[in-house]
Amino acid sequence: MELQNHFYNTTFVASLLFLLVIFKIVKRLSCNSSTSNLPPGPWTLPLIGNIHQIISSSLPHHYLKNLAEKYGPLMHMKLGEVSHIIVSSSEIAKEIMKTHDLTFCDRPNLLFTTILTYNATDIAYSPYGEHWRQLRKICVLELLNVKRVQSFRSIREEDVSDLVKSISASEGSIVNLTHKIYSMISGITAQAAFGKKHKHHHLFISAMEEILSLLGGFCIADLYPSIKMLQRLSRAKTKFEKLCRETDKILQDIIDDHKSSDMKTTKDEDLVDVLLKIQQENHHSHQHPLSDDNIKSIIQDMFFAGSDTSSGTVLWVMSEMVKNPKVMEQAQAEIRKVFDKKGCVDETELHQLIYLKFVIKETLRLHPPAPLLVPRESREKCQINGYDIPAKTRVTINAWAIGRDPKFWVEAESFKPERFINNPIDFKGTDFDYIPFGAGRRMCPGIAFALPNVELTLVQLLYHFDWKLPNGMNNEELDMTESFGITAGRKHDLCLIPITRRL
Ligand code: HEM
Repeated sequence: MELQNHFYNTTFVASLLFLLVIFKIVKRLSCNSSTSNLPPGPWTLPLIGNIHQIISSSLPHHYLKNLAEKYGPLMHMKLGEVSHIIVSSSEIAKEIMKTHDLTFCDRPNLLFTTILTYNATDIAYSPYGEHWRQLRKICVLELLNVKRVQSFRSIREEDVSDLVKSISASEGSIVNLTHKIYSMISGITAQAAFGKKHKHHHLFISAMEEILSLLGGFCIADLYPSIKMLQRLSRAKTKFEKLCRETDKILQDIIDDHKSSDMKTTKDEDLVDVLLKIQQENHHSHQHPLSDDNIKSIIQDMFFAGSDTSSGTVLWVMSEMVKNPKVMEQAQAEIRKVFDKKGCVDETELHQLIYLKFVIKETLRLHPPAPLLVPRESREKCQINGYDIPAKTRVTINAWAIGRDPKFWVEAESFKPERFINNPIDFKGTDFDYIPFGAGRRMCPGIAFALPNVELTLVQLLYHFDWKLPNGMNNEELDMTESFGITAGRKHDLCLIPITRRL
């Protein structure tokens, strides 16, 4: 009897909760539908909106590009209770990231990123405001400027040389470039951030990888923010929180080690040293204080924003060159001419590699590592192209579709680095037809940090080795499928056979 009562009670509470959820959703949906002048978009189902369509697409940027061909470059979709607009042309991207940049420079409050970023107090996910401005200033002026990046040159050169040695040791056999490149680039980032290899180096990097894979997943709680219960019920959240606690402990250890060691000379300062110095200065001058949690969140940003994107770029460049052997030959000829004369490979001559820069640009056009950029959110209501965009609308900019827009790009789907000859278009955020690093106030501040990693790695891979596919595969057979996640890397590892051409 007692058991039966318990069963009835549980069923009653569950039904009540269910009704409450339905009531809340219907209420929210009816409030939102008061805006009738929204941009066009696909039909929506009650309660779930367009979730079923997005979920069934394996690569959202592909699906959204196709949808935009039907509904236009400014499209409205409803995912759960949240309004989204999807931008797929350079004209509308310019409206969002230039004309109305201030309206659209917030980031949405998402469950996992909020946990990861110490309650959205990092650079990439903090809301627009004084805190973000201060961190962004530190990032641009102190951490990622050309001089600071230059100071990490010996780390890059050493790590890339080690990569060459380990590839040489596998001469003639299959090398998994995906593993090698990712671990090298996260290793470079770790050393720039923390200095010498920390005892928990590998643990930290593998926890970061796991966090990244969870971040790339679909989180239903983010689509019904008014139903807090969904956040509490998320099982992935518990796992995610545990991982974040682990990385927090490692990062705090690193900070404490730095605090207890003697102040370093400017020459071998790492990013944690720089941030601790700013923490002390701000403490004395009563400027915007920088807490240990702020420092940890900034360092994490460098990993999340920098490692997958840069290694993914190297891997796509290599893949495109394998598919287009003439391009690889031309890039190798340029690199070998410059460095044969010099006698060794280092960073000093990177500026001479004009063709290689075109190859990288063309790769970023076809394979922007963040194809939908990082989501934004409107801070107030606004009109774009004659349509009403309510406050708190999430904004997705399909940089991948914009880079393949046949209205701007001739033979848009073909890999043709030559298109950049005598073409001043650049990824610095002023040409909205080409925005792999975004644009406006929230544009990527890490270009100066990313490029030497990408360029030096490619130079070494192409100077020392020729490359062929395993198992007698033809070049055009290389699979170019993308993975679904926070970045669009290769779905399958890039495995190639190196043939040494220069020792
Ligand atoms: C090929 C390499 C990279 C690509 C393609 C890339 C791309 C992007 C994109 C598309 C955004 C969002 C921009 C927007 O919302 O308009 C972004 C933001 C950001 N990136 Fe990068 N990134 C790269 C490397 C890096 C590196 C190496 C770092 C740092 C070490 C970095 C740090 C950041 C940060 C901190 C943000 C957030 C900026 C903010 O919200 O204010 N990125 N990146």
